[in-house]
Amino acid sequence: MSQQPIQNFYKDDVAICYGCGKHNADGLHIKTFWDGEIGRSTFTPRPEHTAFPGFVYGGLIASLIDCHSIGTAIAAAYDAAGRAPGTDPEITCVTGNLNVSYLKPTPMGVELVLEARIKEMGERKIVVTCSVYAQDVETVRAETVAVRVPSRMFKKEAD
Ligand SMILES: CCCCCCCCCCCCCC(=O)SCCNC(=O)CCNC(=O)[C@H](O)C(C)(C)COP(=O)(O)OP(=O)(O)OC[C@H]1O[C@@H](n2cnc3c(N)ncnc32)[C@H](O)[C@@H]1OP(=O)(O)O
Repeated sequence: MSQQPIQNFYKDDVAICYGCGKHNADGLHIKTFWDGEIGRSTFTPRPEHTAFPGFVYGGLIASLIDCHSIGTAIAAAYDAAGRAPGTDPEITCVTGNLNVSYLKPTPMGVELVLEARIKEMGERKIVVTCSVYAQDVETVRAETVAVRVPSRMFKKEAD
């Protein structure tokens, strides 16, 4: 298991994502730990993340899956290239597609565990599956298409 989340290696000037950017003070700070096979993340929803009494808002869960799956894709792509995360040339991905199945209501008040796996590793397209568990019960399952993009895509026109 990696000691540091992949998000720690995102360059400072792009690490402002609402879901996973370490420099977004109001963000969720999602962290992905990759062990070479599975990307793992945990998150405990706060009261403002409620959908209806006692259950987690599905949009929040989709956000967790989104950034965790992109983080897993990036970590796995560094692995596949035989390089340490954060080394140049930088590997960056965006979400092309996110497909979420809510299998059961997800309870508030417990830590959620996310496990993501690589289903397909292509030159540009990386398909990631992800399950969300609450107290060992799988409540949500998703598939994400991560698309590799040049890191300049993250720079503003004026930069
Ligand atoms: C250290 C690392 C630092 C990193 C910093 C990271 C910060 C992270 C921030 C975290 C961010 C968190 C996450 C966020 O919030 S990311 C923000 C939300 N996402 C976006 O805004 C993305 C907007 N879309 C685009 O920019 C383009 O449409 C993309 C780049 C996605 C594709 O562009 P383009 O159309 O030019 O690509 P292509 O035609 O060459 O196709 C390439 C391959 O991809 C496949 N495909 C394409 N689209 C889709 C689709 N919709 N479904 C399924 N598959 C799709 C396609 O079949 C082909 O596959 P194959 O034929 O090769 O098999």
